Parts: sequence; structure tokens; C-alpha cells
Amino acid sequence: MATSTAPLRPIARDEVAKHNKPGDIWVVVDSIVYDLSKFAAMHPGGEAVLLDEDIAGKDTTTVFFGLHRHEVLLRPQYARLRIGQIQGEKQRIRTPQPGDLSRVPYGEPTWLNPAFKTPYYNDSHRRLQAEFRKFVDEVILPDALVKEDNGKAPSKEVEQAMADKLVNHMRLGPGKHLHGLVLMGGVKGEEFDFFHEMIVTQELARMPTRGYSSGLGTGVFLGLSPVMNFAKEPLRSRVIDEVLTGKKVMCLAITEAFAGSDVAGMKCRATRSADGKYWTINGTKKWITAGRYADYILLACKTYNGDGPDGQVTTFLVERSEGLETKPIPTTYSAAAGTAYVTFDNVKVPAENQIGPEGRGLYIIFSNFNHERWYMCCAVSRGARQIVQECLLWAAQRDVFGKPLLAQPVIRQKLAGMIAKTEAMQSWVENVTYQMCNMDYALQAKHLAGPISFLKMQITHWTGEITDEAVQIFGGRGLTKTGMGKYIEHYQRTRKFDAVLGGAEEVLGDLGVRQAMKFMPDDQRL
Ligand code: HEM
Repeated sequence: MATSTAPLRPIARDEVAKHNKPGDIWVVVDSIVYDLSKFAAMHPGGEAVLLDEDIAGKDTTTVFFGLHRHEVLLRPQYARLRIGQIQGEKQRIRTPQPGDLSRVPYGEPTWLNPAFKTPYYNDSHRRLQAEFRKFVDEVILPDALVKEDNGKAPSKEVEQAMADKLVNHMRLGPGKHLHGLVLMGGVKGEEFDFFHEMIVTQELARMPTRGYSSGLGTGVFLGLSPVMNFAKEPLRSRVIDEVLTGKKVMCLAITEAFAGSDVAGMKCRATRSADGKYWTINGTKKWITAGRYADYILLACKTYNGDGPDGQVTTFLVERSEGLETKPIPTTYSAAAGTAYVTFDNVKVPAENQIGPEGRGLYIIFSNFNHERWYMCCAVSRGARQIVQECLLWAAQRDVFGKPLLAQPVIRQKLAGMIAKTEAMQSWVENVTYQMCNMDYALQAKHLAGPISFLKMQITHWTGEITDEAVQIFGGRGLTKTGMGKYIEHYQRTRKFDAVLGGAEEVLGDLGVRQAMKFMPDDQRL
């Protein structure tokens, strides 16, 4: 679709050519004639470049797309510069519409390419994907782009719209909480499987707004799962309802300055009151995503004076109350992620807010780790595909040394490696997702902890390599927060989050091998 359907005045190229001097500059971009006479003095790229003899009065389409993203032309303030269209010509460059599938090669996983077959996805997956993509493009993305820049929390309207569309329900994954519900695309809650969940995750991961996306509802599936599986009534139903309907925001607080991957090394502590009616919490938590604006914290800390031995890890639902403070931590992510340093200073928590049995906190936390890591694999592998797409488009539209960048064998070589890794990641994620669909929780815990560890380790490693190559392809633009390479800069700045969070690459590799050794037959020798 063209950038505008409004009829424009037909103008001859000869007429354009006459406007080529200071105070009188016209140019052509994709058949549209722009009058830059007044704008030239305000042009972010300077006035001089527009007065160049190859620019003023000329067709500048190739030069323009070597220097600007297409979206520049769509900004209302620049759309006003249009004065006509070259006689008999049409716009060639389409403006993507909400919900569109990418037509860039490898811009979508193969199951969304009509030429390819898939054993994993059926019509209900396709319906969900189509409706959810449109929803993301129309409702979430505009808010995400603004908030990623200004560092503010996701807007309440977006959170409410997501809740109304049952997105929070879907992000929790398949389960009884979906039964009886009709989800986007008319998908019945009962038929919702891990591929549906993967679609929701991957569609969200298309947004080039990683801080915002992290802050947006991540706490729902990180923090709410333990409440759903281990909390007692009536707390359980109240909190589930409030979080799923968007009334309250939740986060998960495990890591500390004292304990990252070494979860058992935490120092935050809860001491039981003599009458057993409440716990008093003291300590700190660090790198808590969405912590800045969370109403509820699912906290893991060590317990004392309880029924079991002192120093065991127990989980609690902590509500905002006296003595609880959340301070922003500046990270390479946008502040929209709400990353917080949390301090507990004699915070009183009622005994009924204990989640699960005393001393079983590590089990409760670990029980969600496979799902959390698999979620990250789905998201990161989809983000990598966005990087590949940016690079393919850039390499095709950018001219250097008189030819498109793509004409350089070294660039094609880089793209080949990036594409191959992206396809391998998606295929592996789909394979693991298929196993998840066909194993109950116990079998997943037994058989998939290792493969998911390797999957995450390899996906974040490859995505790191893909991002590095992307920066080489974009050059200085890949290090610049605005303009052509802004999304590459964004990914290269934030990519380490995935390699560290949810289990560092090294820890996961080690875990994967140790899990594999559990299955090593003792009756085999070389
Ligand atoms: C419709 C006409 C044009 C508009 C609305 C426009 C707008 C802009 C904007 C908004 C930027 C800031 C960077 C960005 O947001 O991408 C920019 C940068 C720039 N523009 Fe234009 N521009 C126009 C035409 C041209 C043309 C014909 C040239 C030809 C030389 C040009 C050369 C540049 C350069 C060299 C930069 C700096 C790029 C960089 O920093 O990498 N612009 N322009």
C-alpha cells in the first residue's frame, strides 16, 4: 500500500528540475515530490546536503533510503512537505500495515510462509497469530516506542487492553485457568497449547523495545505461577484475579547483590513472630524487573523461627506496605523495564501470604525455571530474526562504492551465517515446544531441563554473534541511537541481558551436561 491514497498534483520531472537553488528546493522520493524550500534550514542532516547538485531538483530515492528509515516519510510533519507526484508514476515502496506478515526473506519463521509446510501449527495457531499481531501493532507498539524512549512505565490503557483481551491469561501458558474462555482468534482455552503461548511470546518479541517489553507483564507469568500453584485460598483467587485483569502489577524478586545465579546464597530473611501470625522481612533484592511499579512482589527469602530448620528458602507474596522501598536501577535497558533495587526494612507480611510450604522456596522457584527459560528462548530467537530482517533490508537499499552493500561477498557471507543461526534456533525451539506439548509436568522436569538449558545457552550466544555481525554491517549507524541503525544499536546494547538473566550461559551449559550425565548408562564403555 502506498504511503497516502490522497490524489496528488501531477508534476513533470522538468518542472522539479527547476527548483534547485537556496530557498527553492524540490526533490523526488519514490515518485512523490517534496518541497523542502522552508524545511531545508531545519533539516536534521543540514541544508548543504540538500543543495548538492545531485540532490536539489532531482530524484533522490536511492540516496534518501541510504540515509533515512522509511518511517521518516510517514511522520505527519514531513508528510506535509509533499506537493505532488511525478506524472504517470506510482509509489513503489509499501508502508507495512498493522498485522502484515513480513515479505522480506527470513522475516518470518517458515510456518508463516505460505510456501512451507509445518507439522506443528494448525488453523487455531494461525488465527491467534493473525489477530494478536494486529493487536500488538495497533495497541501495544505505539505505546512501546514512546515509553522505551522516555523510560516511563507501560500505560494503564495498554495494560487494561491486554487484560481485556486475555493476554495475561495466555502468557501464563496452557492450563485450567484458560478453560471455558474464548481467546483471540476464537481459540478455545482448552485447545491452547505451548505453540499458542510461543506465538504470543514471539509476536511480542517483534517489538524493538526490549526494556518496555520486559516491564510489560513479565511479572505476570514469573510471579503469578507460584501463586497459582502453591498459594492458599482466598489469597490465591484474589491475587490471580487482580493480576490477570490488569488491576495489579506483579514482579518476582529472587536475585540479590549477594546472590545471582547462586540462588541459595541469598541473605534476605523473614523471621516469624512469636504468635505465628506474621513474618518480618529484612534485606534487599536487586535487578527486579517491573519492581519499580509492582503492587505485589513474589519474594524468595530465608526463614527463621519457623517450623523447620532456620535458613531454608521460603516464598511470600509481599504487598506494598511500610518499610518496603523500590528504587530504580539504571541498566542498559530502558527505564521502562522498571528494574529496581528493593529494600525490606522490617516489612510485616501476614502468615497467610506464605506461598507453599516453609523451606520449599527453592523448589517452588525452580519449578518455573524451565518454562521461564523456554519463554526466553522463544523471545530471543524471534528478536534475532528482526535483526536479520533489518540487515537484509539495509544491505539491499544501501549503496556503497557504487553498488548495493549486498553486492559485497563479505556482507553476503555474514548474512548467510546470521540466517542459518536464526533458522536453526527456531527449529530447535519448535522441537522443544513440541516435547512440552506431549509431556506432563513431571516428564518435562525430568527430560527437558537439560535441553532447555542448552537451548537458552546457544540462543543467547548465537544472538550475540548475530548482533555483532549486524553492527559490522551497519557500521557507525549500529552504534547510533537514532536513524537507520537505531534498532541494531538497541539490540547490541541490550543483548547481554538474555545471556545473563534466567541463568547465565556458563551456568546453563554446566547444568545441561550435569542433567545429561544423569542418563549416562553405567554399562557402557568405549
Ligand atoms: C522528504 C525529504 C527529507 C526529510 C523529511 C528528511 C528528514 C531527515 C531526518 C528526520 C533526519 C534525521 C535522521 C533520521 O531520523 O533518520 C535526516 C537526516 C539526514 N538527511 Fe534527510 N530528509 C529528507 C531528504 C534528504 C535528502 C534528499 C538528503 C540527501 C542528501 C538528506 C540527507 C540527510 C542526511 C545526510 C542526514 C544525516 C543522516 C545521518 O546522520 O546518518 N535528506 N533527514
